[in-house]
Amino acid sequence: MTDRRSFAYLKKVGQLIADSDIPVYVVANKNDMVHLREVSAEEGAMLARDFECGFSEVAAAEQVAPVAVVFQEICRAVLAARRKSKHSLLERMLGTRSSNLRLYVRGKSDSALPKD
Ligand SMILES: Nc1nc2c(ncn2[C@@H]2O[C@H](COP(=O)(O)OP(=O)(O)OP(=O)(O)O)[C@@H](O)[C@H]2O)c(=O)[nH]1
Repeated sequence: MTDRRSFAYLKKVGQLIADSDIPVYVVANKNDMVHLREVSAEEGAMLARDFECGFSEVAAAEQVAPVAVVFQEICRAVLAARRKSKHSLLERMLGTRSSNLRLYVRGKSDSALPKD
């Protein structure tokens, strides 16, 4: 948030990443240096909305807990992306949407059915 060039770079590179399956999370650092702010929180939040990802402002040099929360959120985003890519792999393999699948579960009564 103290460097507009970093923000412009993120806008450019982030769009390429956001168009892929790679999870994205926007984190603005140096939240404590209010007098050096070059990028507003609104601009950061708006960019995150464009990327459809999370956004946080932290002061890495000052507070540990908010940074830990950001790492947790990033882990969540990675796990969600993995789950999504597993689902789409299954869909590609079966040529159908997995939500439309009917699962066959073998029941007790099946053993009484004739073998042929
Ligand atoms: N006041 C303040 N200083 C910070 C914060 N985070 C990092 N710094 C300081 O910024 C300087 C650069 O930190 P680095 O960890 O080297 O980060 P970098 O990405 O290599 O450098 P930048 O180009 O500044 O982003 C160091 O002097 C850090 O102590 C913060 O949240 N608040």
